[in-house]
Amino acid sequence: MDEEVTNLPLPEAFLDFLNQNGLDPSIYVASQSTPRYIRLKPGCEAQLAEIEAEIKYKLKEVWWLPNFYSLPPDVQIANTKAYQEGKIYGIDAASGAAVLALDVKPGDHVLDLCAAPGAKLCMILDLLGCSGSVTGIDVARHRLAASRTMLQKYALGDRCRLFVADGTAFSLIPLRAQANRELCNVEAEKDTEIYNEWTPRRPWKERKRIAKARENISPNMFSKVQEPELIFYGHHSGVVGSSKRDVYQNFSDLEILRLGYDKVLVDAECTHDGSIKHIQKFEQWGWTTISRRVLDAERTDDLTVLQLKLLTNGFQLLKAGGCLVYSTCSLTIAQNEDVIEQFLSEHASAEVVEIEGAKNWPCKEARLPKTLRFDPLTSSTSGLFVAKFKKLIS
Ligand SMILES: C[S@@+](CC[C@H](N)C(=O)[O-])C[C@H]1O[C@@H](n2cnc3c(N)ncnc32)[C@H](O)[C@@H]1O
Repeated sequence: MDEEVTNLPLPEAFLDFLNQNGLDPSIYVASQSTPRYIRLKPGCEAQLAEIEAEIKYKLKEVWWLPNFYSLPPDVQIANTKAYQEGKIYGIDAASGAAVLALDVKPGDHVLDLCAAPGAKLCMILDLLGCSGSVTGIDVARHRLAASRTMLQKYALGDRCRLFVADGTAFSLIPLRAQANRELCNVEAEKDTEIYNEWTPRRPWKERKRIAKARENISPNMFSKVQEPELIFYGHHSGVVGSSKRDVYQNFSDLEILRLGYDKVLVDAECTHDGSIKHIQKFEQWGWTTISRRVLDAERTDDLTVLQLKLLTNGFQLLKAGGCLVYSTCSLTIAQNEDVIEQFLSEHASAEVVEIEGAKNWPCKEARLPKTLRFDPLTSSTSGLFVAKFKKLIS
């Protein structure tokens, strides 16, 4: 290690991890000064000056990412009116790029397989317009509940449904027709098997069923959730007016090719080594826990198995001709290129495709052609790997 590297304020365990994974620690040199980013909700452009006056800082437009602005890492936004009213939300620019890579179009049915805490979910919903739907999945109930709060705060939940579920086994496809029809619910209200408007207060029968299902969930994130638990749905998500049988219906592989999701995001669980802000949190939690909870080789092996399973299942739920974006905030080859190579060797109908617009992004091509790597040094963003796949029509 050269002198510059040893002077980095990074814990020894993290430097060892980078070394073992062939990552150059110098990409983290600028991480302390990496700006933070906000996304301005479309339609709130006129309030930019007001927001700037509140935070006492002139926001810098991110030239390569619409509606994104950067600000110094120490400027606080949580107390601003704009934040509290849901006009701005914090999301890293590289995460914004991963969502843009999905190329969400009005009318798309989108699956976000690892959705919590929900920054990318919010942006997907923002881009969707007033047709189509978004299904958000996460295995961690408390994290997905936080996403639900976020959707409500930003008034973005109308076309969204959220399931606590294991993304490696989730098998429900979008409620295509239902999400696009105008609802007439008079008859439906009489029938207890039909979903009425979502309310946080669940009927007794349903609460009992949920509690029973929860008994089967172990706190281990790799475990299988028995039945996806619907914890939120918006008025136009397709759920209101549908029966439980409609929502939980399973389809054959052939039917999924026709009726599956148009777009899938697999923002997989990882070691978070690209997110130096996450790594630095261990300064408070204690550096000793970082080795066990993040950097342990055995855990990394488990994660790569999980990542491959998530990617495989996300791809399975895609309709023919649909696209999937795989991203991780790890920069290791094991959690990105190796997972992708393994996946491609098992799926002849998957093709890695060019990400439109990415030529203007401040990232580098990763080891596999057409895949991208944002690193803090060259991109001034948090670290992120992004790859896009198309499901070929067989
Ligand atoms: C990198 S975070 C996702 C961040 C999120 N996309 C966002 O933009 O806010 C990974 C998420 O995957 C979830 N996760 C881990 N194992 C999972 C599984 N088997 N199925 C679904 N989600 C899982 C974690 O609970 C975590 O919330």
